Amino acid sequence: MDRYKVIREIGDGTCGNVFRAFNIETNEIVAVKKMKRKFYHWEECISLREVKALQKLNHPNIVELKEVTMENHQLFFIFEHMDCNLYDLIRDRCVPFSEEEIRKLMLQILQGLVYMHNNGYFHRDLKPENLLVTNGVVKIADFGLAREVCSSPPYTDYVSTRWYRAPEVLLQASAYTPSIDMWAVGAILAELFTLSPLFPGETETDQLYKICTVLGTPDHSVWPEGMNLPRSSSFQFFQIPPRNLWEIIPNASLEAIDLIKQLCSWDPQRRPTAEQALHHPFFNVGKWAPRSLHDISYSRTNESRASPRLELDLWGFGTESDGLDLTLSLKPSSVSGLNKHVPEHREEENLLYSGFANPPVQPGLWPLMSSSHRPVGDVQAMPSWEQAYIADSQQAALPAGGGFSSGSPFGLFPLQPNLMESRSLAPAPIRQVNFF
Ligand SMILES: Nc1ncnc2c1ncn2[C@@H]1O[C@H](COP(=O)(O)OP(=O)(O)OP(=O)(O)O)[C@@H](O)[C@H]1O
Repeated sequence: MDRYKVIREIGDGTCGNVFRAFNIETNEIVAVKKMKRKFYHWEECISLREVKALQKLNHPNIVELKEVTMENHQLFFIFEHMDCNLYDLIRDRCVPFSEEEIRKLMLQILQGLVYMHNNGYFHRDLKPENLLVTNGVVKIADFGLAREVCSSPPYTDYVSTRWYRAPEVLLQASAYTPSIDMWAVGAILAELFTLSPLFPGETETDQLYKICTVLGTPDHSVWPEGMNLPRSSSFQFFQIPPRNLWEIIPNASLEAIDLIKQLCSWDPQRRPTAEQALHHPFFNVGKWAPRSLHDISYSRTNESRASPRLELDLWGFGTESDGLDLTLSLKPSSVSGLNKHVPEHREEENLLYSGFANPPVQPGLWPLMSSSHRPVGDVQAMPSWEQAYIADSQQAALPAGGGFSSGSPFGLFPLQPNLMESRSLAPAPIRQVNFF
């Protein structure tokens, strides 16, 4: 360790103290994590999860472990140095991040996760403190709790910081999957918009209560397996209806709200994978380009695609050309009130189809509201993304299951059961009952 000159302490975690240090041989600034516990054998060190995971993972969005050394029973990890973490950024922020800034951050987090999950690891402790940032580049750090996907349950050891802990972990599932990371990503995404945690539970019980106050109390229809988890029967839950996420995250677009909703699904099986999340329309806002019916038809017949392309599914109004060779185009975040006044919008924002001149009234195209067009008064209920885009009369042309490949997290589940139906902002009634 003589090669390193400590500049100052930059982090004090559960497992180690982290220092900013200078490598006098290479003139490089590094981060040195000095583990708090003592080690007596080298085998102990190299079998640590953090070491095992990081020596296999090499990705631009995963912090680089440069070296591991032991001296006087002290173990040191030498990492590439990062300027700050996402928690620092959120804390120091006076004005909210723009959605474009959030999109860039999320894109990188998800890319790191795709790589990690595809390489057989899940993180299990994702939180803003463990997402390091330098000049807008985000890297996932702290693999102290990382687990191999193929390792055998039961997983009974401590997992994740409470606020970002998935409900199946809180309810003591003995086996869980990389979807616990996706829950955390959803909570972090919401926090980037509001600059405060979405589920700030003070105890484990309070954590579940806080989740219920946002998502509503789950039942068999929402999460069948959840009803049988060990802790479910002993918990007293409040029967709480779901809240409208728009009320909680007023500065988020509809796309962002939908992604948060999907990621923070009670049922882990309904959460998108990191790869699927990257295909969510949230990441296409501002990158929209028209597609021809031919493109859409082609992609629909390509059954072998690995992950669902929501973009195509949403815009796929049918597999047949209408004979007019029109291009279907929709810029989701910019469309509002299309069922009433289509011509008011710029051409690129309009949805073109053979009934364009006389948009259908009922059944017809449901309005998709942008964040600047909150639902008021006369808008119709919009139960899902799928229905937001697809007129009833056109749904018949879609494959069974509403036109989405089975297993797709998008379109199969309601966007917000009460998103447009609930027009009153009055607090929901709360009543204590035995739940599960
Ligand atoms: N490579 C790095 N560059 C800059 N800062 C870092 C780096 N690694 C860690 N830190 C800082 O140190 C803090 C603690 O690091 P880390 O999470 O690895 O420790 P830990 O003991 O495992 O923490 P935890 O309590 O989360 O388990 C981080 O939140 C971050 O602020």
